[in-house]
Amino acid sequence: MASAQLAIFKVPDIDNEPMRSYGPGSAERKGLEEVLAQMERDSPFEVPCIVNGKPVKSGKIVKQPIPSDHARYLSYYHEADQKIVSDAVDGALAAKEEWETLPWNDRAAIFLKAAELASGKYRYKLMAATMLGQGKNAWQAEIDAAAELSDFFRFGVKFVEELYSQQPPKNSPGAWNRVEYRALEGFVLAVSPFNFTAIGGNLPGVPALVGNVVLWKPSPAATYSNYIVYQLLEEAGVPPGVIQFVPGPPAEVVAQAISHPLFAGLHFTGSTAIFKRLWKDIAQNLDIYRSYPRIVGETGGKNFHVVHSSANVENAVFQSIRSAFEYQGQKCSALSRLYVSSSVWNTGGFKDKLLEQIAGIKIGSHTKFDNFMGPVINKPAFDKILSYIEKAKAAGGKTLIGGTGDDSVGYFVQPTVILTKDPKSVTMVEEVFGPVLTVYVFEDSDYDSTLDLIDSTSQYALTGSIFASNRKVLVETTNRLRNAAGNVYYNEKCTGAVVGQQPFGGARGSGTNDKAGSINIFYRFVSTRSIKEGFVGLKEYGYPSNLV
Ligand SMILES: NC(=O)c1ccc[n+]([C@@H]2O[C@H](COP(=O)([O-])OP(=O)(O)OC[C@H]3O[C@@H](n4cnc5c(N)ncnc54)[C@H](O)[C@@H]3O)[C@@H](O)[C@H]2O)c1
Ligand SMILES: N[C@@H](CCC=O)C(=O)O
Repeated sequence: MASAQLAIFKVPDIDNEPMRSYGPGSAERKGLEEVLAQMERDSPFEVPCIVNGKPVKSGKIVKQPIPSDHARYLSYYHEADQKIVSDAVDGALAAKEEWETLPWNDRAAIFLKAAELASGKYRYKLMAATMLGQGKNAWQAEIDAAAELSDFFRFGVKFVEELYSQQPPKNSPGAWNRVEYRALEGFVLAVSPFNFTAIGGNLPGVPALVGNVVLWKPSPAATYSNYIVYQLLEEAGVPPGVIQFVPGPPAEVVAQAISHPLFAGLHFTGSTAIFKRLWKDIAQNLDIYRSYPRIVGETGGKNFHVVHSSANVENAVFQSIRSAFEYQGQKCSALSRLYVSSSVWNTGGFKDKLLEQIAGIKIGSHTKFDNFMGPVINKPAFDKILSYIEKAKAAGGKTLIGGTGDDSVGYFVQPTVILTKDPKSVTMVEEVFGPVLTVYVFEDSDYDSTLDLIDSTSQYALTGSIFASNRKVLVETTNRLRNAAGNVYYNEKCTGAVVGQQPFGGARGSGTNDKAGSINIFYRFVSTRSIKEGFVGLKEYGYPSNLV
């Protein structure tokens, strides 16, 4: 059926999803607890692949354990095999024309509805799946699976409206210039990480909003929450085939997808090592592609706080604890290297307050709301984090607090602070992705050279915070660290970017810095076409300069 759009519609005003508190006695705490309890009773859930809107079961089963209680599992999913991936690509390509040519307002309406479903009907279910499967507490699940996911969809619609309205500013007499923002020719592959349910939704959501069809390979450790995201997108009206949900053996599914001639783009979030490998593999395949694939990747971090002698100590301590230990340090933005001036650390009381506060942190499963920390995601992560603590100790680091873990029931690692005298020791340089904070104390008079250290210590450049009350220090530090972080904060922690408020992403080894949660990311998934229409016509081919 032909479609028509008989007006230029304006999308509704949007705002960030208001966060609920989950405080004692609140209706939202009660609502969430009920859904959590129900989900625990009903689990494990079977998760199929979804191809062309239909569930497909390969029979190759993989379990998704509950990290706080690894004897139990939340879901078991069917891994996509070669045929399923091949059918998913064919189905996506078949769905492409109708999706791309659907009037923009209808695509927008689908994603606005998806945001309402995420923040309403599915809110507690998404949160419960994120808490059980990915080990978040209620607040961390709220800011991710409820708020950020809805924000990505709502602001995404706003950004695309803005993008589509960008038109050439000039027309020569008797002509009209337009540009249209075509979807990429082929399909996009979205490969998402375990640590944010919202990122799971955003990686396929961004390309789909601008008319692309997408193969979405979720993280094995986030399968169930990501499956719920898929279901709500379907309920919102994303047509069959437009987003194909293909959990599976990561290397195989991805290798097959990027070997297809119509592979047109990668939307990846995850570790730097995997992203670099995929970039090289794509380069190897270059001759088989119809177009140059767009490669977008947001990856690891080694994020810093630098605390100047003029800083408010109490604020810097609390901000540091939140950013290093909330969600067990498993945010790409998490604080992991802390540079503190010696006057603040010693006489200023930073050290004592930090250790005293960390000693009071409660760790455990989602069942108790007073737990500030939960489990790390799985056994490899648990082992890797503890091995980093051992390496730091072997390199001369002193463990001030924590340093141990217990994986008898769940994968729990104590919040750990390591004091190092070597600013380039292993846990100052490499991404640990766990609750491990390494501290380097510098002489107040060495502030300037410490900035060189911060800038040159790791391959990453994702987030960083400057704590100072002196404006000149803030300005000079920002200038000196221009390329050391894609997101910089003054007197605020280096985690917690909000869609529509702080466009998020880093450069250097941290990614292509295409800024999730902003208009920038949408440019990467469109291929602009210029159209010029002449209204007058020519009466001869020569120019006046050809006349004699
Ligand atoms: N910069 C950001 O915005 C951002 C956001 C979230 C997470 N991260 C980063 O993500 C990492 C944590 O997430 P993770 O543990 O899920 O990352 P990961 O790299 O292990 O996995 C990311 C995705 O890649 C897939 N994958 C793994 N091995 C693969 C292979 N050989 N071939 C193809 N695909 C493969 C995984 O299944 C998953 O879907 C950290 O490094 C963190 O800093 C970055
Ligand atoms: N955008 C989130 C981090 C996402 C990565 O894990 C933050 O700013 O804390």
